[in-house]
Amino acid sequence: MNVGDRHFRTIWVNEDGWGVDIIDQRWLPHEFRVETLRDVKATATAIRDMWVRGAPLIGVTAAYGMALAMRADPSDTALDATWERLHATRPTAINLKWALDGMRSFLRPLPEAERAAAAYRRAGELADEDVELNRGIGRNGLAVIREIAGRKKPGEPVNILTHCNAGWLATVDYGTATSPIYLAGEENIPVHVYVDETRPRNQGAQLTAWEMAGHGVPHTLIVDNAGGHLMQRGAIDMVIVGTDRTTANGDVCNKIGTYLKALAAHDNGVPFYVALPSPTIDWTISDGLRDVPIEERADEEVSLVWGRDADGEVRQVRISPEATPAANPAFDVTPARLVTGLITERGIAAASTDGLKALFPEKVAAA
Ligand SMILES: CSC[C@H]1O[C@H](OP(=O)(O)O)[C@H](O)[C@@H]1O
Repeated sequence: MNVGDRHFRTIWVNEDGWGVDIIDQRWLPHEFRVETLRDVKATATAIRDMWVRGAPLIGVTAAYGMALAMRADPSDTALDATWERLHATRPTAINLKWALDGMRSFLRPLPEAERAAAAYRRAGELADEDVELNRGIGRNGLAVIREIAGRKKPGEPVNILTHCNAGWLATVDYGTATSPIYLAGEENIPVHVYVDETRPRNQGAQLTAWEMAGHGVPHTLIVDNAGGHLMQRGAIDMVIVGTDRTTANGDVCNKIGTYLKALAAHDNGVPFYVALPSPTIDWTISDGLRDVPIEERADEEVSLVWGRDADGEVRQVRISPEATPAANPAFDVTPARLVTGLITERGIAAASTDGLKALFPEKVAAA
């Protein structure tokens, strides 16, 4: 999307033709930094330490990591070692395994001499496909926003709450949860977005707010715990979030805190939508609470917080006693019963096995 007057994707091949450039999201919104990944080690670090993050972007980054690996050593041994090394970086987003499996299956039959060029080509195709999937999600989600707008007074905005960052920064471009919001702006449908700060890493405050500001979308930053209060007072017309892994029956794993938003939405009759491209669906499981691995991240992410000080320095500060331990589950699971609809590139599915089967019969048959 646009950064100032320039269009950016979140990941692209460097002008040298082989390095992989990424936006290092750790420094946003204070600094816009581009880093070049030149080997698998750097790619693993970028994913694990969340220089890049968001399920679809993690998958595409891993695909380019495979290309970097094949450029250095196109052997089967390197292919398998790269799969293992990148797969171990983060356990929850299924897009990581989906991309690694796809790249390895694609590359394995090829002669070693052809693997590097083919890997870069395939990674580029996955990046382009992600953009198209997100545009499709945008068109299908726009119908929901348009319908709500039709019930409001002229000029009154559709008030949308979103959690974490499922924006263009979480994908190659356009985002998932934000794609309908951006399209609504292009259609001059008035929207206003309540942005959950999303502790502990504040992807909402640092990334979604930056995206909204950058695209002139009216928005208000709120603490995570304010969402239920706003829903009780009729201030929220719909919730739309992303997901890192959705099960074949519609259970939704997403950033920690999503489940609480879904409970509040259900209690207040607020529609709760999940925007997702089909690579984020894990067709092999049907019990999110039991089967989705929840990433436990470092407790420092809870005890320390990043920000810019009065001197303009970006630094971390401690917010809790040194002696206080912290727990940091990075995701939770929202049961399908709390989900109004799954907004995919093919349409809006009920959060159920039948709902997903109706849109993706071939995926269910293959599982
Ligand atoms: C479009 S997927 C975005 C999804 O990924 C985020 O997790 P993280 O920032 O830890 O990679 C969050 O769960 C978002 O909803």
